[in-house]
Amino acid sequence: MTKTEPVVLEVRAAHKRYGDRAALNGAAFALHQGEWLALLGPNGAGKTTLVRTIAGRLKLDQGEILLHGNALQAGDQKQRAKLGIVPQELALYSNLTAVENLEVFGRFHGVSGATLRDKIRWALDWIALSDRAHDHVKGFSGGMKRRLNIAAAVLHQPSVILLDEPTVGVDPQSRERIWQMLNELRADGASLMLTTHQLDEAQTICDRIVIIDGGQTIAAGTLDELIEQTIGSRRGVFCKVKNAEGTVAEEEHTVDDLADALPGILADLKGGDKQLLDLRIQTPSLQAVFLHLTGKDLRE
Ligand SMILES: Nc1ncnc2c1ncn2[C@@H]1O[C@H](COP(=O)(O)OP(=O)(O)OP(=O)(O)O)[C@@H](O)[C@H]1O
Repeated sequence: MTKTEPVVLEVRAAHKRYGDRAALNGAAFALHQGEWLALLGPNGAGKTTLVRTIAGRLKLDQGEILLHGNALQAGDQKQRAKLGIVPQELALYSNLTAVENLEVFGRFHGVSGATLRDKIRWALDWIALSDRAHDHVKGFSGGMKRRLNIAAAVLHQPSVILLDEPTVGVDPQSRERIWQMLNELRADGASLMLTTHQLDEAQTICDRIVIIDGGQTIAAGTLDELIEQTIGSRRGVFCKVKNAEGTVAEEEHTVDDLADALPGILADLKGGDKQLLDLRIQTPSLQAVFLHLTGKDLRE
């Protein structure tokens, strides 16, 4: 789960145009064995285009995609069987039941017979839908469909899994269940890359983060590395104070070096007529890093 593990999926200098619009303009990243990588970017950054080119649904104009060190060619289904791709839009047959959907997707990925039956049983349990196995998908909630969609993509036990916004539009309970499900795949050794607009989730769940903007990779690293590269040692210090008249206020200080600045802030307070009620130091978030790099907030 570290950068010392072998690279399982690598995209090099990816270029893709739609007419005269460049969707990918040199984007690159490497996913390591057992790693969870979050691909972040503002709307239109090229995330979905990147996932689609890896899935073989779009062809790159220039650049390379390497899976376990081998160049991934368009139409190479044998190689692509090592990939499990969960698209952003639901890809399910609504007039079929959960089991029938899993049968269709399992067979598509080359799973059949007793193995398929076993995998379907496992999948229904994994997505907590065993009791709805023979119900038509059209009657499922958004969260149930999303879980089934994920199961359909990983039934063939791919070693590398790509998920395009796996939790978009689902309720908090289903979202929690989806993260639990993905954690089980991680425990089994799968490597995962996901696109998300949930910065808090990317920050807590993923090992590393790749930020793309305008079709280019503009930063990559752990949260600590990204903070170091952008915000550095700058911190916000918030002092809740009560002044001589008894009113309470919060004073904000932006400091370049905590150790240097903090004693001065405290000394000023002690020397003045204000009483310090509370002190809070803002830990830099991925949100702050993202804003620093792209100038944009991340929205669904
Ligand atoms: N089929 C298409 N035809 C023309 N332009 C497209 C097409 N699909 C995407 N684009 C353009 O390519 C760029 C990248 O789009 P893409 O969907 O890859 O971005 P994204 O990062 O996934 O965005 P979002 O966060 O909104 O899902 C955008 O400018 C988009 O308008």
